[in-house]
Amino acid sequence: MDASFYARIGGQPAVTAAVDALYRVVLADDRLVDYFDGSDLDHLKSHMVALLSQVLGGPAEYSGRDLRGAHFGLGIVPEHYDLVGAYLIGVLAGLGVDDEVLTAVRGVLAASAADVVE
Ligand code: HEM
Repeated sequence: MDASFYARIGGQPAVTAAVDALYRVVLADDRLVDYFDGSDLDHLKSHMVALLSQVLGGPAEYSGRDLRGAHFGLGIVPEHYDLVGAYLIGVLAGLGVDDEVLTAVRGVLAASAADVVE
């Protein structure tokens, strides 16, 4: 992905704000909240910030599990994957992220589905 995307959306503060907002909407959704039962949310959020930063062309500091390993056994269905993806796009759009970046993130979401959905 274009290395300038990370800077264009506002760097680390913007990514952290996006991940906070994403978890707020995801955990407020009855269809999704049960997946996170027993998860360490601070840990998850910090991994998500690192991963999203990397995906956007920022610092490559993600050291969590690969997506398949992190989601294996959770039984995530395609509808719920799409829902989380739509929330992510909505959150980024709400932060003023431009269309070119949103299109690139949609591309990453499409390419990652097979690793997360069962
Ligand atoms: C492309 C979309 C997604 C990305 C980039 C993503 C990213 C991540 C990351 C980075 C982790 C942490 C891995 C680690 O701790 O090593 C994680 C864990 C997790 N994700 Fe996702 N995720 C995505 C979609 C989803 C969806 C759709 C759901 C549920 C509806 C979900 C539920 C979870 C849960 C429950 C965990 C924690 C598992 C545990 O505690 O062991 N994720 N995800």
